[in-house]
Amino acid sequence: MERQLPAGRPPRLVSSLGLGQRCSEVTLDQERGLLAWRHPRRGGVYYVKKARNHRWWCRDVTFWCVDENLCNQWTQALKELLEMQKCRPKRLLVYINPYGGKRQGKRIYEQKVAPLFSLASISTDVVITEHANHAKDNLFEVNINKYDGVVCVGGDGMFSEVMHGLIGRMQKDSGIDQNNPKAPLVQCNIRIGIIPAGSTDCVCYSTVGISDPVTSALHIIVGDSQPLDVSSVHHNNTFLKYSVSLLGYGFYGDILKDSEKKRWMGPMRYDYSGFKTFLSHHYYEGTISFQPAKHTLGSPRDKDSCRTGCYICKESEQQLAEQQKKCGLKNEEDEEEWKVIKGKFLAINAVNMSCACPRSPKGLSPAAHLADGSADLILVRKCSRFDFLRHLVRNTNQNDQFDFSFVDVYRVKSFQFTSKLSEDNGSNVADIGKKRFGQFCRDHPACCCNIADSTWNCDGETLDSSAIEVRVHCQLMKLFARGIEENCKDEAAYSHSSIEHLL
Ligand SMILES: Nc1ncnc2c1ncn2[C@@H]1O[C@H](COP(=O)(O)OP(=O)(O)OP(=O)(O)O)[C@@H](O)[C@H]1O
Ligand SMILES: CCCCCCCCCCCCC/C=C/[C@@H](O)[C@H](CO)NC(=O)CCCCC
Ligand SMILES: [Ca+2]
Repeated sequence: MERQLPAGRPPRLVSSLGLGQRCSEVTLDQERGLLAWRHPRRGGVYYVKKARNHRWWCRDVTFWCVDENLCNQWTQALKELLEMQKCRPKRLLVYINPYGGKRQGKRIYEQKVAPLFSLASISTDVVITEHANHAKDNLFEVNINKYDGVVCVGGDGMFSEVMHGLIGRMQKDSGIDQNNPKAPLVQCNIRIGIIPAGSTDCVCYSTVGISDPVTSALHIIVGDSQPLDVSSVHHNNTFLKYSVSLLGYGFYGDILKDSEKKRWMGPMRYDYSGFKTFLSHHYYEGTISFQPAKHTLGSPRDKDSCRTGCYICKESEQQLAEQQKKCGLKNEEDEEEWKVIKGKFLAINAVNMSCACPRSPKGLSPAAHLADGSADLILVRKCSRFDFLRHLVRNTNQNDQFDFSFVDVYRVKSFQFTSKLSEDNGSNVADIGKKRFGQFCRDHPACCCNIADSTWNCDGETLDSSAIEVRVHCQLMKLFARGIEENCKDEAAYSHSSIEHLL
């Protein structure tokens, strides 16, 4: 695309919007931009073009000008403008999992992402991981202050590794004991960027609205920032893991456990194991206790979902700031009520975010918030296969997945779970097994119940204990993202306001 530069001096750089007014074709956003002039009298800018479904493209526009001096002034003006954008990263540490998803991580980074980082003058140190936990361990050793952010190329598992490395490092440097479930964790201010190259890419999809490497790279370049809630998971005063997306027991735990043996199938393993697990129709007995999240304004049954600039998350941010000011005062949450539910469950899902992904475009809990300091606890009680299927299908379409008598959903700030089996522990497990197996088989000829515990699926990784204690930490970390933007419904608006952000 070619355009003529507007005549006259470029405006002073006090307001980038002034520049936009003079050149009606380009609206410069105060926060954004990169520039590459290619000829003394021809200059070009790269910019973000927003397309449908939250996809961003990188496009360029070339300007020409008869006066070389004027062209230089514009060049200088734009360069200075870009220098002023302090939220943009200049130096990034990149971890690539070459084996995630369809094993395309390295190619995706080299072909789609690295050229954009280079256009935006971002320098990178790239580590191609050689084994699981490579990125996590490395983050405890590197000089992290050198970087403005960490990028992971891979799926939710790879993101989880990087998150554990960064949060763990932060706590270690601040002398916080992660094994103490009540320890006030230190916020991690170094942002993480996710270039999706995994099997589910739920964290990327739920925070950007699409799983697309170019879109994510552009969100990193323009320096977006999205705070994120993180849950800590403990067993007997021992730290197990952090979770940002799904903590699932029963259905999603069983899918994960089965699918780990089928990693060679790639992303298809979840369809195979999903179908198998659905047919097995196992339910699990246990007790779940939780503290309702009274501090947040929303409810899991809200019709509106968390969007860019969400006021519910902003409110939680303010509350957090006030709480941090009062630090040292006694934590009131221990005195708040606990609700206890005993039952037989097909699935127990605790989600810190909607968990939207290509398989479930609105997610397991469409109204969950990214940064409100709460998780949605979804309890799917024992029901028929047909009813469970109806519930599952609603996770993939527009209908309400909570509108069933056997599904309950609560917004919580902490919860605990113990399975019937671990409650019974202390007496001989083999005896319990025999006793319960006999009882189950008489009760249920189809034998859908399971004498063994299920496994917790924690953001795509299995946990070793079924008895866990979970606490949501409001906005513990930040991503290079901005949450999901409201979709522009007006067709014309797509073409008009398209030149929005300069690279
Ligand atoms: N070089 C490596 N070799 C083997 N495993 C690795 C390597 N690098 C990272 N990993 C591990 O691979 C696991 C899975 O990776 P990743 O999340 O990228 O892909 P995925 O499981 O296919 O996608 P998703 O998590 O979205 O379902 C991660 O938990 C990570 O610890
Ligand atoms: C009868 C067929 C069953 C149909 C089920 C349809 C509903 C799909 C909902 C998908 C929800 C994904 C939640 C995200 C979980 C991630 O933290 C985790 C790591 O990537 N992925 C999985 O555990 C992978 C989970 C994959 C589940 C299929
Ligand atoms: Ca939340």
